[in-house]
Amino acid sequence: MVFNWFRRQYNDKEKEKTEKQPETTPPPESQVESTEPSASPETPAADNYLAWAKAAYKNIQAKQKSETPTETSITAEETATETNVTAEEVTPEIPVTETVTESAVTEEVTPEIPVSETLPETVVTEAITGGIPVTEKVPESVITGEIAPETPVAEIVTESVVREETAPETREIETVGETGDVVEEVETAVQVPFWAKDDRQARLERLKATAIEEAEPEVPPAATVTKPETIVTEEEIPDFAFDDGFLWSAEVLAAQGRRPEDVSIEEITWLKKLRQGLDKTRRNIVNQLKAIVGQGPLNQDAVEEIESLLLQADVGVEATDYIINALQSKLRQEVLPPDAAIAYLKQILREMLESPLQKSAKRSLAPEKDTFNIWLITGVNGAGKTTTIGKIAHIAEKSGYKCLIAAADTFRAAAVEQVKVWGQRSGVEVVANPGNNTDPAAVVFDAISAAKSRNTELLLVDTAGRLQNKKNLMDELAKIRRIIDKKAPEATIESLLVLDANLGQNGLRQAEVFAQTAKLSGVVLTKLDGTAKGGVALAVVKQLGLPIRFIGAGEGIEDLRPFSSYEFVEALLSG
Ligand SMILES: Nc1nc2c(ncn2[C@@H]2O[C@H](COP(=O)(O)OP(=O)(O)OP(=O)(O)O)[C@@H](O)[C@H]2O)c(=O)[nH]1
Repeated sequence: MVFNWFRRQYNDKEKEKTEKQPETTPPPESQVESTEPSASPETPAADNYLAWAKAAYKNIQAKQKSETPTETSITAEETATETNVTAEEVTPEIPVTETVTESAVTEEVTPEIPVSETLPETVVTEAITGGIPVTEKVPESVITGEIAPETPVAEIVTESVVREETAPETREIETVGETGDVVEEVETAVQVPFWAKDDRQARLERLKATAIEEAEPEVPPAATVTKPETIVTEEEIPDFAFDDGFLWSAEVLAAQGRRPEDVSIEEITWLKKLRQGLDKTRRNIVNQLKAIVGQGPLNQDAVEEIESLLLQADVGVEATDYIINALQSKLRQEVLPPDAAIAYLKQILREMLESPLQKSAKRSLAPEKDTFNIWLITGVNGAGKTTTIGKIAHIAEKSGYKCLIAAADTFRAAAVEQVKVWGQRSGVEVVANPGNNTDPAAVVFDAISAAKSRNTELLLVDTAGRLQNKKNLMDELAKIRRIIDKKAPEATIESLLVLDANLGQNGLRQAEVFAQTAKLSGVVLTKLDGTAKGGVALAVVKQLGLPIRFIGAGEGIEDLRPFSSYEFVEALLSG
């Protein structure tokens, strides 16, 4: 079962749920207006959060178990049973030398497994229009080096395959041992001369004793067999502890009206990461802000303190003024207890982050299924464009979209190579032209042709972040945009600016330069992990009037997710 990150739901339920809930669920009004979560089943009362979290935990655990190949566990059980049966059947008469260990059987059996059955299929892409080569789609396991090409077949074979193959062999060999040797023993006994009988008897006794002692370790008890399976399962669920992070994430999801059975482990992992990523901003600034706001009516000193804290977090003058005015007018009207004051602050921040969406038809940004979407990714060098493309491609691929990448940052040869690596990691093809001084607009032109011929749903276009000068860069972007508009007038086009959160206000000045040329429609905020400038998100929406569409909080492929104002504010102000 695949989790669709664009729609925040499992794909197999997509149709049913899309009808009911086409966009990411906004936080329920009760959460916005009141500090007391409502007691409806969708938004459990505080007491019920724990029960909700437990149910979600159990569901995730069950999902993970059902996704673990059943073949393995069944085979493991079977193997254990087989072994136990064999153990019972092994009589002391069976000579030790004839008892075959499991590892020995494994070695014998493995080479018989044909390579073609074990190696993952490699899809070799056909050449596409204009002779633009398309990189081969290489399975992730090969790229990441999990399975080196030169890895011997025996190492690629999964445990379950080996076990399946070994079980009958074990039986066969042991049966031979049981029948053949016992018969031989009896025959030999008849032929042994009387003077040798004592010796023979003593030797047999010794063998019997040794057979029992040495045979025992070779009989793996069921626990030994099942334990590695359990460990593997646990390793496959990163951060899956029922800890404070899980409880906090569960509460955030529950408060949005999510059901415990629809929550994915990826969401929990991401929320924990987001909260951790915003740790610095929270510790340095937000905690003090909370303390002041929680004290009740704001006097002049408190206002000045809040102002300076917000500016330190790179919230920007405009957004800071807005927040202070809103807080002051509310706290003048009524005296709010600390919790309610914090809840009101959260509401102000959420409304600010959502404000650009009031003009936009789309609350959340998801590529439209069965249509052609082109997302132009722009930004200065080093902001994280290429990385963002790789991560979005990964989400798109996992969420079931047909995706393609255009490597249109032809200014730097290394940039094309870098985007190809990300294409390989995410399993998405890359259209590139390896020649020198290639016109990026020509690459985009060819990528659009390729995308159309393949019914691609999402074409991600990487662009240069640095040219000889700013004018050249802007001219190039304008040309790419013209080509897209002309060649794919039917496509839904998004132009996303990638901003490094560490740059704070400086990033905004860059954004203004890009805004007009690239006809920006949204922002991707990267590197929120480890910065104290997380407040720049508020400046982005207030100063640029652009919605934040994705946020990045790490360098890994899973470390970028669609933006949710509710989750961002909760992580920013979490206790
Ligand atoms: N910590 C952290 N690092 C990130 C994040 N996103 C990107 N990076 C890192 O930022 C660096 C630059 O990222 P790139 O994707 O190469 O940036 P770019 O904008 O494509 O740069 P050019 O190709 O030079 O134009 C890389 O080392 C990335 O791993 C993030 O969310 N968190």
